[in-house]
Amino acid sequence: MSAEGALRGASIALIGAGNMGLALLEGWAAHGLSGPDAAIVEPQPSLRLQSLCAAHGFLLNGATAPRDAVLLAVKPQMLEAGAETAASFIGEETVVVSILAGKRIADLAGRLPDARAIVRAMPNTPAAIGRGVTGAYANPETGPAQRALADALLATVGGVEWVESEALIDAVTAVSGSGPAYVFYLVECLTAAGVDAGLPEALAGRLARATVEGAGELLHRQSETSAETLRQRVTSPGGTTAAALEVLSASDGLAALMRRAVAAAKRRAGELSG
Ligand SMILES: NC(=O)C1=CN([C@@H]2O[C@H](COP(=O)(O)OP(=O)(O)OC[C@H]3O[C@@H](n4cnc5c(N)ncnc54)[C@H](O)[C@@H]3O)[C@@H](O)[C@H]2O)C=CC1
Ligand SMILES: O=C(O)[C@@H]1CCC=N1
Repeated sequence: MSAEGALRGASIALIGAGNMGLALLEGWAAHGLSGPDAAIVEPQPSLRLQSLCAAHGFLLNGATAPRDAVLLAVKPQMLEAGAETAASFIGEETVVVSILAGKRIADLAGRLPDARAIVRAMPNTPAAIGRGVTGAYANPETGPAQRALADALLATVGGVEWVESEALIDAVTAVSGSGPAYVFYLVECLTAAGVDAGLPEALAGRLARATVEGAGELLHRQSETSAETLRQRVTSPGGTTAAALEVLSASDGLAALMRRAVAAAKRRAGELSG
């Protein structure tokens, strides 16, 4: 079923409409959710949120009644308060979808005694342009229709990868949840290296950014071609790229660094649980 089909007639509450909550709400609006079917609770509504709610007739900071789905998008440190806010929207048939980094199903269930079906999901910020990817796990209490609704909500902003073990979600968080930051940092580092190599800073910044944009688009449009093959096509034997890759692939190079970075993010997700 299309996202529009699954969302039609569904009632949703969104708890927390900051960066991620708003990106999701924009996805729902673009896929046909409208009117009081969406209730949003956000103590500090941005102008963008207010105008989106006005344009689509969403209820902002007004409603309380059980909903088909409740999406929790407060900071992990705000789970206690967010759960209190969410409670009035949760009935027996509600599926609760949490995108809180690190917070486990057991942490959520402990704060939401009425919740049965709980989905733990991890989207990423390209969701803001409909190009996100989300990893999701549903607890055994989640029925097929509830899972389909959760899938439809998440699919409005990009791809959804369901996993059958909750333990994988911390790793998903470390790879794709945090991953956009690694790519943006790559642009920053490439810019700084370009300056060291003699380029004016603004030019180095434009070159680095355009390179990552173009390489990302190439990955997207040539999805049947592996990243490894795309890399090999840039790399002439004995050429400049080979010289750089020799440094990047050294035993203390990018692969080792990325492993440590992802392990640190995964470890931090574990620390946020509770
Ligand atoms: N920013 C990111 O790249 C990603 C974030 N996440 C997760 O999404 C969640 C939200 O992150 P952001 O959107 O970046 O944070 P944010 O700070 O932009 O948004 C959180 C919102 O919750 C609101 N809020 C606080 N207490 C509330 C309450 N009791 N009831 C309702 N709303 C309340 C805040 O006013 C704020 O607007 C976090 O748990 C984070 O782990 C997940 C994937 C990616
Ligand atoms: O940094 C964080 O904790 C959140 C979760 C994934 C991306 N941002």
